[in-house]
Amino acid sequence: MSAPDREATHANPIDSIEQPVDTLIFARWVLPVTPGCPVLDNHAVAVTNGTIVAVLPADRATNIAAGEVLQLNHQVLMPGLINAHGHAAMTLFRGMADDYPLQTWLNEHIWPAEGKHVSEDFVRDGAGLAMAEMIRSGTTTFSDMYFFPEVTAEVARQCGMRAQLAFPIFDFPSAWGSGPEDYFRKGLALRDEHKHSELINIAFGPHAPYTVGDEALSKVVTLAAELDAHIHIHLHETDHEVEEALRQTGVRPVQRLANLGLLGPKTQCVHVCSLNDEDIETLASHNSHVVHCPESNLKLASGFTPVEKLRATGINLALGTDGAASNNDLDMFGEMRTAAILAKAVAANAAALPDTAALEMATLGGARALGIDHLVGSLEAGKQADIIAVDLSGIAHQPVYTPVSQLVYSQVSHAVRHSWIKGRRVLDNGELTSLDSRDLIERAEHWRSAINGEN
Ligand SMILES: CSC[C@H]1O[C@@H](n2cnc3c(O)ncnc32)[C@H](O)[C@@H]1O
Ligand SMILES: [Zn+2]
Repeated sequence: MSAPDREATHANPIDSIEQPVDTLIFARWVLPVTPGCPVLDNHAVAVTNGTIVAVLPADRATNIAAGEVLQLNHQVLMPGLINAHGHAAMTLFRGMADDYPLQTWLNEHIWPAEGKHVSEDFVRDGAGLAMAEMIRSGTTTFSDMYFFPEVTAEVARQCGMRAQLAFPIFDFPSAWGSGPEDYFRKGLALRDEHKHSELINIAFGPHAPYTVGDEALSKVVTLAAELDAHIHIHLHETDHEVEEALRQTGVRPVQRLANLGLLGPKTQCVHVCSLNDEDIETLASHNSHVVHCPESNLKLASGFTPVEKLRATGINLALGTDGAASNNDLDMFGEMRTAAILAKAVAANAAALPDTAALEMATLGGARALGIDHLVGSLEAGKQADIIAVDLSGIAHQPVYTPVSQLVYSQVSHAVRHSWIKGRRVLDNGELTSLDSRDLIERAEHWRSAINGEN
């Protein structure tokens, strides 16, 4: 963003709000993540019934009657972050199998461990731990693909997080089901159960082109079109994946998915590290979304998503952490930083992914990918109140030329103080309000010792 773009502007000025609002938050800066990425100095956000009713200069908000007023003098208010790809319950495998490449990590470590340990209880405890970590570090919405999604949905409902849960589909059995037919039956029942849910959306989660055959993928295409549902898939994660597909079928996975009709504006393609120009053109022409997971890709030595080239096509980019077993954290501020600095190195261009663009990927880009940008992803009157407050008064954040730079480049996840999801406070001055950290930590230790064969 150029210097003039960073100057304060005034979003939707409102002269008076007649009705009392539920919550009125004054902040040193408001970052609405609207076009041009303005930084609003000394502004306020008014919230009623879980909805933002105004974003306005502080001096015009002082007469508004409110049930609760917060003065956040050194803080920046911004949209809650959207973690567009992960496997929440895999927190319980964090640090269990480090320093392996993807295929070894999955085939020799993770899949055997999942076969032995994944159960409803495992998913309940691991997903709870993940949600605690995500809320504390500023995430308000997450997209998940894991076994027992009905359990993850229940934990998300209890703690008030917004989520897209992509129910898993493989050609082979798992702890959650006996095969594709069983996965579709359970996943569709779950979708039905949540069809009126305000915060939870159920999507199709075919794991990857190398684990799901054409028959099940075609069924995903048919059902997703009928239900107007989203599709979430790992795709072109490594060169090996593409080379193997070429060796076995002569077709690149992106092209195979296009041929099957699986690529479209409701398809979220996760990773896409190994792409040629034709693949990029195919993704762009189908208006599919890319979910970039730079830290997992770096740690598993999977490859480098060509972010600059993808941006040049106008394709929508979202950001995800992937699971804690391959990242090893669920910190979306850290992910923004890695995405921004990695894109520069990959493209040999320091402007390949500027701070404002990384911020947009982690907010509005994620909302677009999940099809919820009419609800969240920016702070605007009429959108739901998914808001976080980050304290920039710490020594490592001085001086603040622009809060966007601090948020993206200076590691602020520990400085997230408050978080609201649809107006409900889920983080209050750094304390979780809907999850019990101590209990989650004890449960994680129980699982570590069970997985290590100690009890
Ligand atoms: C269908 S449940 C999710 C399934 O995916 C596995 N997984 C985790 N991370 C990755 C990754 O980076 N690429 C491919 N598969 C991954 C996870 O262990 C579950 O088995
Ligand atoms: Zn993944």
